Amino acid sequence: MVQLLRVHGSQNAFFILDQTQLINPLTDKELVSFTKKITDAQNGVLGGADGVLVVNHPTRPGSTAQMRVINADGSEASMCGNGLRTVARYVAERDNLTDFKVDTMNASLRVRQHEDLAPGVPAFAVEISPVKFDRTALPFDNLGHERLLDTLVPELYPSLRFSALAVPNPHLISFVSMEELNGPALEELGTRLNSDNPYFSDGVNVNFGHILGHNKLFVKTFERGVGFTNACGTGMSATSLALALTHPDTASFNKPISVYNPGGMVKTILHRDNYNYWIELIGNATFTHTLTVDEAALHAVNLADLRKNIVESNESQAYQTFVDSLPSLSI
Ligand SMILES: N[C@@H](CCC[C@H](N)C(=O)O)C(=O)O
Repeated sequence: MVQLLRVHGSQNAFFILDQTQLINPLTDKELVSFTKKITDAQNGVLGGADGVLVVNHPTRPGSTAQMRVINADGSEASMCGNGLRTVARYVAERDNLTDFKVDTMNASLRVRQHEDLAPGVPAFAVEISPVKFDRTALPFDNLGHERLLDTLVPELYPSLRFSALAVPNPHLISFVSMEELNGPALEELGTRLNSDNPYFSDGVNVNFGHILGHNKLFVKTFERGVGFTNACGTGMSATSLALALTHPDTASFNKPISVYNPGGMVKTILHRDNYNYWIELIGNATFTHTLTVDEAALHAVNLADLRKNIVESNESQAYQTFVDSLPSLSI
């Protein structure tokens, strides 16, 4: 029998599939079909999820595991910050480690156990890097700019200023008023730039940031391959760095930034080493359910079998208590 976990980081929900425990790991084609079915909000398992995090043997020397990120629509992303925290906890508990590296598509990233966010809310700190700004790294095209940093881009949306960062998955960021945060622009932009469009050929995660105070902001994200999520870890990290670069009076390097989101709150810490930026993302790594299933049911994507043996943890309640303790932001 094989165990799958349902997990979340700031209520950005995933299933973790550890392929190292399988006799025959799922092929890429099987992973796509498995992910689309299990994450489906109507017909999937446990109300679906935003994606599947696949744990494999490490691919680079010095790392303990590899994480692959399959979005709900079956596309593969180069990184997932909220997901990496949960994979870090999974591998830490599996291998009895507290500080190690996980291979992602473009980089081997340091992860480490952090003190709990609250009673019963385990937390991990993960490295978000490399950070790039150039047009080809995202990529974007036909906008008449090589970089976007608080730039007016009427082709995207009149009146909003945009920054574009790859961390290394692509993020478009705009700092907006409360009205704009809750208005139609985020969904309109996210939908348009993740459909066939002349600007972002690979799609892009779109983040609206609302500045709440010094080192304090709210971020809402429309994710590529998913749609609206409760939170996006790489999005909150990229938005924190964009804040410090474009509104330097409101954010500091090397000090925790509180990033509130519809699913809770995380901390980011911005670092600059020579000319390279990297970000530390600190937040919950919550395991809500364990699913035990026969390996054949994974290959067949037999959802009925996946629903048969599910054990719920008490971590959802502990996380809710943590969320209830956060200041009310009237957003
Ligand atoms: N939720 C993630 C990001 C997942 C990948 C994203 N949808 C993409 O396609 O780049 C996070 O927490 O960073």
